[in-house]
Amino acid sequence: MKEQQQSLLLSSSARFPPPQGVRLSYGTAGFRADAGLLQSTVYRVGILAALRSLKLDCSVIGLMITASHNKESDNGVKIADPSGGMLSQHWEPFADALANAPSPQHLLHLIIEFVEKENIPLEGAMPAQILLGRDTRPSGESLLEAAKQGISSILGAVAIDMGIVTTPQLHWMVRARNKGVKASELDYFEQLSSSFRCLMDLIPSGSTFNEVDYKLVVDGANGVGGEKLEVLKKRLDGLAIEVRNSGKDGGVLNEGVGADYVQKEKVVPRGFSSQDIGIRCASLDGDADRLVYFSVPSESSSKIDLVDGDKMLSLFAVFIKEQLSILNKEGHTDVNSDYQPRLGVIQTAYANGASTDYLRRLGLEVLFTPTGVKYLHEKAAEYDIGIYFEANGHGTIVFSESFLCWLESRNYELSSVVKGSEQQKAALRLLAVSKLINQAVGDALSGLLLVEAILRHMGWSIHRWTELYQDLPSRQLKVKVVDRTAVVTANAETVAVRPPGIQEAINAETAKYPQGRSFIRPSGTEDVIRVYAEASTQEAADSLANSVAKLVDQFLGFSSS
Ligand SMILES: CC(=O)N[C@H]1[C@@H](OP(=O)(O)O)O[C@H](CO)[C@@H](O)[C@@H]1O
Ligand SMILES: [Mg+2]
Repeated sequence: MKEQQQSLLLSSSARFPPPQGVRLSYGTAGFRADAGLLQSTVYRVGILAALRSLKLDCSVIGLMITASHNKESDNGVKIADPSGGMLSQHWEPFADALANAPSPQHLLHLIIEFVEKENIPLEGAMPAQILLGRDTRPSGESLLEAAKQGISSILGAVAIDMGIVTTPQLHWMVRARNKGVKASELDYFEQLSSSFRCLMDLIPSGSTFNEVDYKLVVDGANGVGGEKLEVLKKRLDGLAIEVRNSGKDGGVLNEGVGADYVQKEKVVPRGFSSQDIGIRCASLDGDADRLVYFSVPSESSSKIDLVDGDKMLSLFAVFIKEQLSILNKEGHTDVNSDYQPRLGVIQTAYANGASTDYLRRLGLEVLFTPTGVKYLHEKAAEYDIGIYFEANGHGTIVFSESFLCWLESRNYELSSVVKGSEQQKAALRLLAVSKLINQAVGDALSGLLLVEAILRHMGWSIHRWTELYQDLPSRQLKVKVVDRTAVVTANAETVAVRPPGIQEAINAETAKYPQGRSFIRPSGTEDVIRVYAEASTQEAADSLANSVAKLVDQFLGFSSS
């Protein structure tokens, strides 16, 4: 490494000393902590992003400053790879080491070592390029400055500030730039609104939709998503969206609002009440990468009917399966094809068992991965069409390039032989879905528009959608233990292989409950063991979860519970 580069790194990192006595970890979704602790971490992630760009032929890399659904005083930072997906897991240990290096000398040493090991061309002809984004947190501005300092401590690296954006917008922009297509925020809105319009124009003429069903009320979590939806909705025809909790009326980010709160507590967020009975409502999280729907069933309580990620996945799967079967219908035209696209549905162990049964009854291939979208996305990408969702509302649909090419040419063929036929419309709908849905990462805004278009297509109210299947009662608990790494899981986290004997004990408990299912795993974002239980009644699910939590205490010892 050149002398000049070394002294630049030493002098700039001296201005960002790491916090004392804190160990940071890249975790499931980047670094997260109280914002006051993060200056040095974000600075160092700036360096990491520049090195990642250099390693990947100076492709554009994303750096997003957000702590999603965490409280407002927290913040965080994560990297988007050139495809728009999460940072390669292979680099996570380096990210951890960088964040925790105790001094500028240690930091420099780590960088020199890593640059050599990974063969990163520091003195190439092209500069590293990093797109920066942040959510609405007040701490974002100064953390963004720290990221810029980190980036400019790698000679020649260029930072492009996209301002306040949702996490999925930044991922989308990174993906678009690397594909060489238009990539501004305006282009993002244009792509979403035009593909939404296209789907709406293709709605069968017989579809009926009730007067009340035209209205959608959205809880913006007092974050960036509400703000962006206010802009996007002006470009949409045929859909009345009212945004509440947009952050303008003094509400606090994620406080009693947002998708995480609604999904976990199953109660109405602030700003919603019994006046909203029967209306279709949706909730975004703090950085707008998660989405859940809900409705208020009665005046007497604040409880809601929740439509979670599993049910969104089911809606998307039903629609796509239907379009594929129209497209492949034989005998209607001369234009046929032997190509059978592979459709895969990916869930985690937290998916409600009723959703998995429902999807399998539809004849779909359902697969499981460990928790965390980095695993789900990777699996989904193995299919022509891969649909994935976590129960908490984070998910998307990914299409293979080869399938999209096939679809384009099939559409072209059909348009010359049977233009305007149902078959051709099915091809056009699938093409529109591939443009509407954010293929880089789960995106609440694009997911919301796809839900709206499909409900309209089916002529379904939120109640009809809720009734696709009945969720099995479930319960989630957290147990604090001395060492959560003592639990080791296998089979997509459904089996605990360590400590020895615990799985047998869980099995014996579970067998006592009709439709019982339970598993444990160490959280990747909190210092706890998570317990999940499902059974035929709420009382049974609660009781099974409590018994399993006790087993965790017995096997692992506890500091408190
Ligand atoms: C049960 C649950 O909801 N777990 C969440 C949570 O991970 P844990 O590893 O369970 O803490 O945060 C992840 C990142 O946001 C998210 O991907 C995941 O679904
Ligand atoms: Mg989020």
